Amino acid sequence: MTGDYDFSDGETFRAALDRVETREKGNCFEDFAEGDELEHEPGLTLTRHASETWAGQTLNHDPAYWRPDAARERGFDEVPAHPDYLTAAVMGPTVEDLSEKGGYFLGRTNLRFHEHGVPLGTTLQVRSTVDSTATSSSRPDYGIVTWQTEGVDAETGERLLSYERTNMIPRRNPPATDGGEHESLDDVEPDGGETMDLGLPGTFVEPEGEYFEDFAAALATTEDRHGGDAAVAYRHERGRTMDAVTVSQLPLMTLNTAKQHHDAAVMADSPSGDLVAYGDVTRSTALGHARSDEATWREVGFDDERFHTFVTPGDTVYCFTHVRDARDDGDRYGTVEFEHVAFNQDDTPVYSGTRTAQIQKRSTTNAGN
Ligand SMILES: C/C(=C\C(=O)O)C(=O)SCCNC(=O)CCNC(=O)[C@H](O)C(C)(C)COP(=O)(O)OP(=O)(O)OC[C@H]1O[C@@H](n2cnc3c(N)ncnc32)[C@H](O)[C@@H]1OP(=O)(O)O
Repeated sequence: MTGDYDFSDGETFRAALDRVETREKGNCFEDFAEGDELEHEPGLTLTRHASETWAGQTLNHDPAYWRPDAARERGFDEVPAHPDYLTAAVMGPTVEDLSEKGGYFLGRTNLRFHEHGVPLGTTLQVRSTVDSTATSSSRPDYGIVTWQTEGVDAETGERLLSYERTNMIPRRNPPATDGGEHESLDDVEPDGGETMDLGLPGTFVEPEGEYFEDFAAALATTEDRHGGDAAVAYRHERGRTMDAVTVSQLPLMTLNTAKQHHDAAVMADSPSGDLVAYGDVTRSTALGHARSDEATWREVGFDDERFHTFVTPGDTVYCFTHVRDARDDGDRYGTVEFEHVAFNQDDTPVYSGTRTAQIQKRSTTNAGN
């Protein structure tokens, strides 16, 4: 006879819950082998609502991503998806296969936009190849996996975005502990950040404006007036406190099912003790602050992105920018290489990465006339 149970009785229910298996989601470290290819089935269709919500909530208030006239002025035929939303939309559908099991997004590099201005309404196909797997020497309960991921236009097959990403992934069968320093992420306090004042230059210079010429002039000053003992670096004023929208809604809108961002009960029993902001939200928020102080033309790519410590709800994300190079290589724009550091209200770095972007020239914009 079946069905003669009262699961609505609390005691009966908890006893049953103790004995049933959990139908698990996601893959463990052992499920990945170098060379494996994965097609991330759900794909995703870029929507105006999600793009505008992402850009609005991360303070990426660039009208080229919602106003047709501003988009045309930027050289786009129609309003495109915001590049940070596109990045997250190529990452979100991978999460169920690659990182839903837990562990942390350690970093990403070689992120390139192959097409500028991907139209809203485009359906993405997303696939990944396992690049490498390694056990973690500091945390035997975890492995470290690196994947190459690309998002293509499902209709045309055109490659839109690609990157290399590294996560810490739980092992199904961790070896018996060797008494090493860390047994699991659960035993580890988040890193409190690093001292950043060693070997600093004598002078910090900031650009006088937001155009390419301002960045190039500031870099020239470091040589001309300061004999090389200077750097172009500054902080941006704006901050954004992480709330339910940024922590949970934005990742879920891109199909990112990592429990870190929406399962508060599981996360209460983890090193962060709380939900953790999705790395792409933290980084996009910092970039929004940086872009508010520059006349961005287009994004080219990102390298050496690292997520140093957790961002939890209530934390505020700020941004610091170091300008490394400026090349005069376009009529309407020049290419600038930035290093951005996102930091929290305690001045602790939470993200760092280099970014290559085209910045408009004052001489070719109405604003400069
Ligand atoms: C889930 C998700 C998205 C998704 O679904 O995907 C997210 O958005 S989640 C939010 C964003 N994320 C975070 O919130 C993480 C914040 N961060 C930390 O909380 C700390 O960073 C740490 C606790 C994880 C580690 O702390 P830490 O122990 O001080 O760090 P490290 O010692 O530097 O690294 C340990 C080992 O990872 C190796 N390692 C590091 N970086 C790289 C890299 N780039 N490539 C290859 N290997 C790397 C390192 O080589 C060492 O290897 P070994 O274990 O073998 O020594």
